[in-house]
Amino acid sequence: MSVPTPPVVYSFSDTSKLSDSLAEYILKAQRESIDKRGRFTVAISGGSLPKTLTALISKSGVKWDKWHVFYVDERVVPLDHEDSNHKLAQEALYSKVPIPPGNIHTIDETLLDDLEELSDAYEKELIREFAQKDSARFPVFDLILLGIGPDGHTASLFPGHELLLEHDRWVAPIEDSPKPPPRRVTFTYPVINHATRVAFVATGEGKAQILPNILDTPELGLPAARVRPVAHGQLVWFVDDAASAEVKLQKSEFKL
Ligand SMILES: O=C(O)[C@H](O)[C@@H](O)[C@H](O)[C@H](O)COP(=O)(O)O
Repeated sequence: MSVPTPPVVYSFSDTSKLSDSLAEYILKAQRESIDKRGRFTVAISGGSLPKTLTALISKSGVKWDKWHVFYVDERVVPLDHEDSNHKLAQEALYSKVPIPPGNIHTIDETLLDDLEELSDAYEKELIREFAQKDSARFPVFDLILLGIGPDGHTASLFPGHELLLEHDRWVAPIEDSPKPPPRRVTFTYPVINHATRVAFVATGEGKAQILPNILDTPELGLPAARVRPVAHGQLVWFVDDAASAEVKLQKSEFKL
């Protein structure tokens, strides 16, 4: 089995520098995607990630009308609930930029009582957006933005959970998430690993212990370490010095 090439790790002394560089990286991805396909498809995680996107608000050159945003994972709660990743992103970003509401692809909150049905409906949303466009076996996102938990989870793919092995569905339900709330839907690895670009964002000393287990010893097989974009997919990490203090893997100077 070929050893995957190690990811590029950009480390920053503080989160404002990280956020600004992440915005530049996203802008570059946007330009290339729109040049090639006339749109920019991106999937975002919840947690602290939406806040790291706020540097985009003041950037010129963001073509918000060409963005199509999905959620890598979402909590199965009303879209205005404090646990909703959509609410988080709405408050941190969408409410401050001219992204067309129809380009933000949320879960169907009329299906909150039926987790399987809601998960299937979100997968059908992906099929609508991608299948006819890419006619590929899997959707090819231009960019997927991921976080990591202190246990090495990413999206809602948790250590030891059978969802790690899910390869048929693009979106899957989980009703026993170790990270509350328990009911969620999540992209599966085939979707994440078929993205053209995947960028992890990890900040704060709370990630200092887990990060070496993902970047220096990926063979441990933690969920975040199983993100390996296929074909020409690019994998980069945006970390701050606090999160990467114990990481041995060489860190790179950010450059586009
Ligand atoms: O919905 C979620 O909970 C997220 O998608 C989850 O995967 C998150 O990215 C990690 O738990 C890191 O969260 P923090 O960045 O807040 O530490």
